[in-house]
Formats: sequence, structure tokens, C-alpha cells
Amino acid sequence: MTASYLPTLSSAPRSFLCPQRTSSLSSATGRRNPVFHPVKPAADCCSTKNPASAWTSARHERWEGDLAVEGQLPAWLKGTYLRNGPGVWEVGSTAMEHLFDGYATLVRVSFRDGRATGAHRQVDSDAYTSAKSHGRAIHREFAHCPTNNPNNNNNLLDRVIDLVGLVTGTSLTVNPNTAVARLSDGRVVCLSETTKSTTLIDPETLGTIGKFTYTDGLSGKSRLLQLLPLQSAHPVVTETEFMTVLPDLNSLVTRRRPGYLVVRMEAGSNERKVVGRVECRGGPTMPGWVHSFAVTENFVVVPEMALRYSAASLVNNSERASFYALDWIPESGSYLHVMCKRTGNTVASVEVPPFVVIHFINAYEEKRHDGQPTAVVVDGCDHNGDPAILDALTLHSLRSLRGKDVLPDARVARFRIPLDGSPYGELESALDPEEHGRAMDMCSINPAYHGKKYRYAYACGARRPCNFPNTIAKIDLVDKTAKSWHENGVVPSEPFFVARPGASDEDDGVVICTVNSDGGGSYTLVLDAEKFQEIARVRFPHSLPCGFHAFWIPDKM
Ligand SMILES: CC(=O)/C=C/C=C(C)/C=C/C1=C(C)CCCC1(C)C
Ligand SMILES: CC(/C=C/C=O)=C\C=C\C=O
Ligand SMILES: [Fe+2]
Repeated sequence: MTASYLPTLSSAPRSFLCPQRTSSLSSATGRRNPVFHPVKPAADCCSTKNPASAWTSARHERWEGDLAVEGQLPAWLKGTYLRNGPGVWEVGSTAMEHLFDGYATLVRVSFRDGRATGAHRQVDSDAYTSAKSHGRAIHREFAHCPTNNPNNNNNLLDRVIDLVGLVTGTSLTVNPNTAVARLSDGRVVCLSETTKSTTLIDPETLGTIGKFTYTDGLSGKSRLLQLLPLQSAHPVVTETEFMTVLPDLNSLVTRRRPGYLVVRMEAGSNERKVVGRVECRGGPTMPGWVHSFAVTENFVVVPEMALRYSAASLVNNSERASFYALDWIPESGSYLHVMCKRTGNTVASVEVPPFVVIHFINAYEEKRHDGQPTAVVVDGCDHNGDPAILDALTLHSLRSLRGKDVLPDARVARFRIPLDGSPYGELESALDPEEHGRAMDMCSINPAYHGKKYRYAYACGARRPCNFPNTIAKIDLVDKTAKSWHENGVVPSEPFFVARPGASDEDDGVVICTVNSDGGGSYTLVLDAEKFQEIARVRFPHSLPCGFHAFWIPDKM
């Protein structure tokens, strides 16, 4: 295969590539201006002096070709590594503010017979295509509020438009920039936190097939007051089903207590069925932010963080909460709820110390001699109970504070939830956070150990000083130690564990991770998971933007 660049962003109008250099484009109607806060221009955006970095928008709409291999790829490594993440933060007159705002960019590396081919491509979501055609972002992203600007009248009409947009799901993002997963029926989806963002893609061409439409009417389409436009960005996908958590926002329009629905969808189906509803404990507020959750053999663990969806921000697109569309309300309490997968009943609900966990790592049951579960252990990447991590991930901080030690501390939080009716759960650090540089996030484990007692987690860690994780860490939860891979100035994405076929040891396999290097290049690393040493790297011919989560699709035998 030879390399092929398909429609490139560099052939797009200049204003699309580099908004900072163009005179401002006003919105078509003039009623709502596009950019709400003065956004600091990206220091390196389009600069000829600075090479592209992890925080530079993708310069090509699409590329595919052969990848140069350094080192020796294992002969058994046959399949496709996919990575999702935000890759375009500037469109027309809009320069996004936050890392989480960027339009989805997919990366593929296929390994076969010791060789590698690669590709990357923008997802053609409605959010991205409409931003291109309007010359500005028109959907609300994590931090980006298209209507939040000083000229917005914030009058009754604005509010009605925002509320209708929320109920019908038209104002919130459909930009699936977070996770990628293959359903057990073979369909591949990428997704983010709105149900409407779920998008079917072709894992070979990375082309966008279309929206994944849920046929159950749970997301507000057929029942006007059923306010379920949001979902966890990380469904749990097994051989037989897809399971996820939907924050129930009905408390915005009814007197119902806030809560969460746990839903499951069988392989081959588009219909989610409700397993059960968990009621929030945290006062008459909104549900806590649920980016991810955890499952064990018998239970679903639903987190209720004190970092809650902001009612005011959701019903008024121009109103910013203390953390974008989220409010930090520590006095509302932090809880973990345990739902039985079979009955949908909440079998435990405990209060725990404040935590800020974007990603749960794994969970498992402690059992009595007769096999009866007595407690649930849940591990998560905890930003020491402080939402400041969200501000550390603004593009301005990432671009301008390189090398400064401003990345907030994080640890592996181990929660223990007794199943005997106790009102409180326990929380401790699973190991000394110094082991992984007092930062850790974007984790994976050997997928065969999901829901089971396990020993190893792989995550991005830190070698200080840094403003973003810059190591890949293997965390041993038994020995309470961590090994790290690091090169100066790197920006890694989620390290993804792939087991060697026939392996019996938990760490018998490789860890695959796509990295941005200091000088502006990008490569995909293959590490021996046991020794945690690099065995090969495959280089892309140009720099890619940073990425988040990955997935592995083995070749058919
Ligand atoms: C990439 C990542 O870690 C998180 C992405 C989160 C997103 C896109 C969340 C967006 C939103 C909320 C947190 C609250 C409701 C509005 C909405 C924009 C969907
Ligand atoms: C990039 C990130 C956290 C880094 C913290 O150190 C979280 C990404 C979330 C994507 O889903
Ligand atoms: Fe995530």
C-alpha cells in the first residue's frame, strides 16, 4: 500500500484552518455570536515556527498508508488497533477552549505478519459537518457553548429555544470524540456523552456509516418529557450485550427525584431495555456526572459524584456552571450505588469521601466461602476529589504551560462497598501515588479480568514536572508498585492491553499506545506487557493530534 492523502484540511479555506489569522466571521443571523469567551489563540496553531503538537488540530481530513516499523512486532499480533479522541479544535470563527471539545479523529493501526498499515480520519458527525458548513461550531460541546456570548439577550425566546434543544437533543453535541467499541454483533461505534453521539463507523476505512439510532424511544424522541439525552461515554460491552448508564434528568421538568437508569441492549439489537433505576441520594439536585461506571459479575456500580450536571447550564445554553456544564457541590455528598444486574434492585448505597473519578478501572466482588458476595471493591482514577483537573485540561493550559508542574495529583482510589447495609463505604489509595508520579488516568486492564479480581492496570502516569500525563505506567495492585515507560516531552493516549492468544498469565501480551513525541511526530508503541519494555514502534509520517481511548479488533482466525 502506498500512502494516500485524501481531502486535506490544508485545502480547506484558510479561515477553517486558522481562525486566529482571519478577521472575525459573524454568524448568519447576528442574534447569537459564535464564540462566547475570549479564547486565547493557540500559540502553535498554524505557526510555521512551531511543529505540530498533540494540541494542534489535524491538518488532514484523512490519510492512510504503510507505517515504518522499528523493532520486531510479535508474529501473533494480528488485528486492528483503533483510537478515538478530539482532533480538530478550530473551525471557521470558532476556536474551542477545552481538550474535550475537539471534533472526533479516529486513528487505526493494523498489524499483520510483522507489518503495519495506518490511517486516520475525521468522523463526519453532524456536529463537525455543520460546523464546517456554518463556519462556526453550532453544537454545545463539553466547554463550548455556542450561544454563550455577551450579545445573547438571554430573553424568554432564547430560553425556550435552549429548553426545546435540550428536550429534543438538538443543541447538545453529536460529536463522538471519546470512546470506540466493537459490539458483539460486529458493529463498531464511537461515542461520547450524548445518546445522539453514538455513531457507526467502518473500522477498515474509518468512514462514518451513520448514526446509531436507538429504537427504544428512551432518549426523549417519542416521549417528550423523558429527559434522557445523556449517557456514560464508556458502555460495558461483553459477548452478549452492551450495558450503559443514563443520567435521568427528569427532575428538571417534574418533581421526580434525580437518578440514573441502567440499561442493556442485546447483541444485534438497537433497543435498550431498562435493568433498573437508582435514585440519587445527594439532595434535591441533579445527578452526578457519569463519564464511566463499573460492573462485577453480578452487579453494576453507579457512581454519584458531587460533581453534578448543572440544571441552570442545561436549560440555558448561555449559562456556564462552575465547571462548564457541571457544578461541584461537595456538601451534596458522594455516593456509590450497587444494582443487581438480574433484578435491577439497588442492593447497596453508601456514602463515601468526595471523589473525582472520570474513569473507573475495574470492580470485583469479595465472596464468602459459600460464594455469597459480601462486598464490592471498585477502583478508579481519582483526581484526589478535586475537579481542578478539568481546568488543567483547557487548551490554553496545555499549550502554554508545557514543562510546568501544574498537573493536579491523582491516585488509584480503591473503594470497598459492604453488602450488609452499612451506610458508609471505605476509600483508600491502592498504592503510593508517587509510584506513578502522582497522576494517573486513561486506564485499561486485561479485558478477560473485567468484573473480576485482577492485579494489573495500565494508565498514563507522570514524570514531574509536567502539565499533562507523560508516562505509560503498569500498576501492580498486589505489590503496590508501578513500572513506567517515558521519553522526554511525550503525550501518550490510553495504553491498551492486548492478550497473546492462549495466554494464561494476566500480563502475557502487549500494551499498545499512540504517543505524540516532543519534536512533533506521532508513533504507536508496542510494549511487552510483562517486562513493560518497548518491543516495536510504528511511525506515522506526520504528527497526529492527541487521543483518548482505544480498542482492539482481532483478525478472524
Ligand atoms: C472526553 C471526555 O472525557 C468527556 C467528554 C464529555 C462531554 C463531551 C460532556 C458533555 C456534556 C456534559 C458533561 C453535560 C451536559 C452537556 C454535555 C455537553 C453533553
Ligand atoms: C485526558 C484525561 C485526563 C488526564 C488527566 O491527567 C481524560 C480523558 C478523558 C477522556 O475520556
Ligand atoms: Fe473516557
